[in-house]
Amino acid sequence: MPIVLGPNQYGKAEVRLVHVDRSTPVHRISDLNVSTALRGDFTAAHTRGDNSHVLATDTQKNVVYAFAREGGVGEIEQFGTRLGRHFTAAYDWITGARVEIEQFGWDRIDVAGPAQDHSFVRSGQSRRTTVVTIDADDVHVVSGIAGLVVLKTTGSEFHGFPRDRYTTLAETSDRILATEVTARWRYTATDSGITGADFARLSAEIPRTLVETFAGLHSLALQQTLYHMGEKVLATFPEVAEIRMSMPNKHHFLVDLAPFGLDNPDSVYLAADRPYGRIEGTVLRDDVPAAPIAWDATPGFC
Ligand SMILES: O=c1[nH]c(=O)c2[nH]c(=O)[nH]c2[nH]1
Repeated sequence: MPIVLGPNQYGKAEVRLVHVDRSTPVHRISDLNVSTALRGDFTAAHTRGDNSHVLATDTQKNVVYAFAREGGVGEIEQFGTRLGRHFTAAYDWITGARVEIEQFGWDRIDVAGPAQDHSFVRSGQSRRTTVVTIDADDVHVVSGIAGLVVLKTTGSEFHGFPRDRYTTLAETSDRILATEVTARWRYTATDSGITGADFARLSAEIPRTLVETFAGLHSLALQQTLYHMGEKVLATFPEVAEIRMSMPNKHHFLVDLAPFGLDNPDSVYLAADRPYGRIEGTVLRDDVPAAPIAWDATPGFC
């Protein structure tokens, strides 16, 4: 029968892990959502129900918790690499692993006394992410940010687009521009060079660069804003090989107040939640080899 098993992977999705480092009176927490997936020779399990190669997803979940206990968590890129390397070293038929981690941030509560050492408030809406892909001896790290909501009240235009019989949108030379940035960037030298301290620094500096570019660029389209945000990241951080972004255009429509005898000089808006434009793109160095496997099973980007 000319039917065969194609690409496949399996693992435990969304293992919620909170690790508390109590090694000093100033406690530190890591709040993670970890998803593991294994790749390799699992044909017999799919075709015959032979589970002799199947490292149970329950076991994968236990490894996540045990590794947090044994080595701590540290930077999510390093934790993901430790987990992925463990799985691929465990059995010779496991040749690849994908470990996806999202991290929820907590800020210390700024209160007098010792309570600040162990009291936290969830920080913002955005989440730090990473996807570590192990493929035999290769390690790829794609880190990112999700839920980064930004808005500017001026400095955004949109005009010059083709008009046909279906076009109703008015041209504008001043509008609100708002989006929720999901960005993922692939690090170049993943196994060599980039330290935990680098990952920590870059995880803060790259989002800062993204939002500063959003703010600073006088935008003629969200597409232009996306490209320049990516270009600035690549120009600033040699550690980054490519960056992919997905940015919904969170439309703000002026409300017609004429029925109430009121004008509306760009002051009262309806924040629509759908439909929304969705602008997606990749900005990359044309002298760095592509690594399509680093993006396998990471949806939402073109
Ligand atoms: O920045 C924009 N890009 C578009 O492609 C688009 N299309 C649209 O209706 N409004 C906008 N705005």
